[in-house]
Amino acid sequence: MIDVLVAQRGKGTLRAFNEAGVLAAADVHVALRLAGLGAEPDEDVQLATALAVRAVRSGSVCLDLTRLRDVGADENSRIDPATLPWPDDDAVLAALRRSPLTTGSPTGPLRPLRLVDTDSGPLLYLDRYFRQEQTVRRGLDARARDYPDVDEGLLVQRLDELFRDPADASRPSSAPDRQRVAAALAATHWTTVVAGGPGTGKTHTVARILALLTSLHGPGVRIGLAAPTGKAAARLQESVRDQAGLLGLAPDVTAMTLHRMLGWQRGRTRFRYHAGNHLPFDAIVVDETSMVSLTMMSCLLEAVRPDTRLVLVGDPDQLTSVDAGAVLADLVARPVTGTPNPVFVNVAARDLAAADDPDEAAFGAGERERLRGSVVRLSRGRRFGGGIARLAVAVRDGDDDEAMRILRSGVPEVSFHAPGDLDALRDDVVRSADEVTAAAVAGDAHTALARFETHRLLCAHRDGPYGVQHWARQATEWIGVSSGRRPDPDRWYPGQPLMVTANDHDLRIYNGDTGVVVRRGDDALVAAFVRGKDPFLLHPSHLSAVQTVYAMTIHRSQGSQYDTVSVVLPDETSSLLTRELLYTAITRARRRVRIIGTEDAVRAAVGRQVLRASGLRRTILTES
Ligand SMILES: Nc1ncnc2c1ncn2[C@@H]1O[C@H](COP(=O)(O)OP(=O)(O)OP(=O)(O)O)[C@@H](O)[C@H]1O
Repeated sequence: MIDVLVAQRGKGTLRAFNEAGVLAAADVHVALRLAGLGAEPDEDVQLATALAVRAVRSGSVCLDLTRLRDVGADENSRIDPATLPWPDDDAVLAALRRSPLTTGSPTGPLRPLRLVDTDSGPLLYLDRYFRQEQTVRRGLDARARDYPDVDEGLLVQRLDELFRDPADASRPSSAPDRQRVAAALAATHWTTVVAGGPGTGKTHTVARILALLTSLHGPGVRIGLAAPTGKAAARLQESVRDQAGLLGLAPDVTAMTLHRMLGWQRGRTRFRYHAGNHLPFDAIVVDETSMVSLTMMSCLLEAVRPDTRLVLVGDPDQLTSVDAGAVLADLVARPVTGTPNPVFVNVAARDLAAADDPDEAAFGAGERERLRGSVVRLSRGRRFGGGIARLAVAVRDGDDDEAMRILRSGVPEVSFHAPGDLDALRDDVVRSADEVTAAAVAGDAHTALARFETHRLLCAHRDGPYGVQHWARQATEWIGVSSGRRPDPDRWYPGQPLMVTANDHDLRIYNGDTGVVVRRGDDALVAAFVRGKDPFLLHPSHLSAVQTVYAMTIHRSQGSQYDTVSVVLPDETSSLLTRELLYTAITRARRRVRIIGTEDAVRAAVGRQVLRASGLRRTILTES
């Protein structure tokens, strides 16, 4: 309830911003505490400090001092922030330049803020985040200074074997093949970023990268596979194992959460692996990197040996991590530092020179520049029907007219419904619940879990008329009316859809995992979760943190896909309604996406991009 609190000690400008809901009480408290410790009476500095704390709270790594007033109204704002008593930008900057909080306190070593001049203006950091960003920046730059030794002949041969023409497996795929380029980059550079939307073959490519590295360095090559969440790690492991036989990879290849790979230790603040104790791998692949925060990325880069290949995979257009940073998007957009390995230039020459193919676009000038920084984007969607892919691209590119045109075009994969037009949604909710329940009652966990993936109802908010709670109640009511049964909310029942809300490392059940309650042969109820080929079963009472999930937030759905996705959009004033949110929701759908909301809400979402300030995309000129 931080939002409604007003800091008792705040005065003047801070108090006005706090009362307006722009600053939370916690922002004010931190700013006043730092000002007290650093003997800084200047109100402008105190306001900038509080805004820097707020910036981190809302996902930025720093405060962009050229856009102070862009803090924007959010759910907590009670008045239009533009009407607040904003100080003059130049005065704030001048005060920060001479402040003991940025230059060092005369009363001690305290220097909690960093003022950094960049090619696009000054940024204000809380010291901790500046240090983390520097770790990432310097780590990446150092890793780009040289490259691994690779046998070019063997590399060409293996690339040809691994990337085959889908229509005629007896020959290599035609150029340009971006997946082959991604694998060539990963073999020839210490750090590679493989970006791509859903279904563009990221996991397919990862499996081939692992096979390639195994050929180049022998079967003893030590590979670490990780993802930021347990669910994503389980999915990665499953996909790679599916292809292991075909590609000659070890059948027991395992993936783990990044926390686990880094050696999270109960009760300790530090990971087991760090700059003084490097991770014992020759190659590390991280999937779903868009969900990795700046803090985790800096821990990872510190812990990676300089001669370990690091491959970062993910979709930079998706929602970013809950914590501060949008590292993957920053890495894709950051200025290129290193020089490419000449072996790569030779090996990829055919793909780089190729013209557009009916299936694959040629590399443009901007992309060639990115390749120099070992960043490649996979672009050919291999899973969606055309309508979903075109809608996702229109949203990603900020083209609201095109998004509306597709939504209203009547293509079978996409439909658009006014807020009260709920018949089709109700039918899908009731049908999928009936199918899940029938399988669960019959004790068929496999089918129950499969049917549970056929439809998902997604919301932006948790609370309120557009929130998960409201829509879960609505879904329960529809199911109750249709089936004539009203489940007792305090008892487990067959067909009950579950979502885990906290990690349990011992049970290997993770926050965000979804499952279904199923009746076993002896009539006992078990909770079933997807784990590889066979469902993982356990008594529901072993689950310490679990919810019934007839609707879920779009944030929670990240990393999963469903046959049909229904998205309830909030009204256009909701600050949660952003391009990244809508893109993430649409791309959760494998076959069909249904958007429920107004045209204004769609246009507002497409028009509002999450702006997470960070210095990674900029060149630093000076830092105080
Ligand atoms: N080059 C290819 N030839 C044939 N099939 C492919 C190729 N690349 C990918 N696929 C197939 O396309 C589908 C999507 O690929 P994959 O799962 O690797 O995509 P992804 O980008 O990892 O998706 P997600 O974002 O869901 O993780 C899979 O069924 C995969 O087998």
